Amino acid sequence: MAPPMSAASPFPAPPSLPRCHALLPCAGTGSRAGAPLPKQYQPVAGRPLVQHTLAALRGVPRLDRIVVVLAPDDAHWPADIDGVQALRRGGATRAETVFNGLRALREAGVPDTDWVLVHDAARCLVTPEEVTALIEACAGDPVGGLLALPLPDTLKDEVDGRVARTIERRHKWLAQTPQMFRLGELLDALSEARATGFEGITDEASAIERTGRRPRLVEGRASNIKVTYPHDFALAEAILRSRT
Ligand SMILES: Nc1ccn([C@@H]2O[C@H](COP(=O)(O)OP(=O)(O)OP(=O)(O)O)[C@@H](O)[C@H]2O)c(=O)n1
Ligand SMILES: C[C@](O)(CO)[C@H](O)COP(=O)(O)O
Repeated sequence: MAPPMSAASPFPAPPSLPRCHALLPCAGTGSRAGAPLPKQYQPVAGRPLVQHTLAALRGVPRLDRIVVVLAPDDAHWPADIDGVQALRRGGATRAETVFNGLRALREAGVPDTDWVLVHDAARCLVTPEEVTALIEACAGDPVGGLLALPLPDTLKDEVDGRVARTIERRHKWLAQTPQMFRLGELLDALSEARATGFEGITDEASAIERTGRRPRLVEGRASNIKVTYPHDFALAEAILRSRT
């Protein structure tokens, strides 16, 4: 049985250090993936995709708790997963799901100064080392930040299926997750964005950017893909099997 929200951590941080909590939006339908189940529950390398994501996060000693936010009518979540708390508070969009999860953390008494690492349930290839690198890079940062990848390819702007121009790729990064911000600052930023239906808020950093702050970019790995399209399952499967 998952511990209650107030349960003591098996890895308590020194009292002077803000703690780190993982929050996983897991309430999507996976419409682009074309799978019979929501993609986070589709079997990959022998178990539901989200179980790989959770296994990676459980390997991060600095994480105080792991919370998943499910759709209210989710019928696929296993009854209990050791050390994981499940909330049935998913929203209509990813941003709304994250907002609801953050509110639940605050209601459970998590201090606004604690760090929250928001991670897509669908990014099942993240590793404990990548998450730890993000925590180490951001724990002393005034804003927080995100894993991201410097753009490796030439970037084209398209009009009507043809190249309109080539875009300068220097200083362009692909945003990944986890994205790590203080609970209070992220909740405030998303509360503001909520007034306009979370328009344009495709990740946590975009909400923080709207408040005038500049999240730190922490270089991740190309393997930390978000399973999105049908062919991504085979890629995820091959990478996961290559690791065991
Ligand atoms: N209302 C939503 C939408 C998405 N997500 C979660 O956000 C992550 C990234 O979103 P995305 O890849 O877009 O997932 P889906 O919305 O499920 O996919 P699609 O857009 O293809 O339907 C996933 O872990 C997904 O479960 C969520 O918790 N709540
Ligand atoms: C948060 C994210 O994974 C960063 O790349 C991405 O923005 C999610 O996008 P989606 O359209 O909700 O899949």
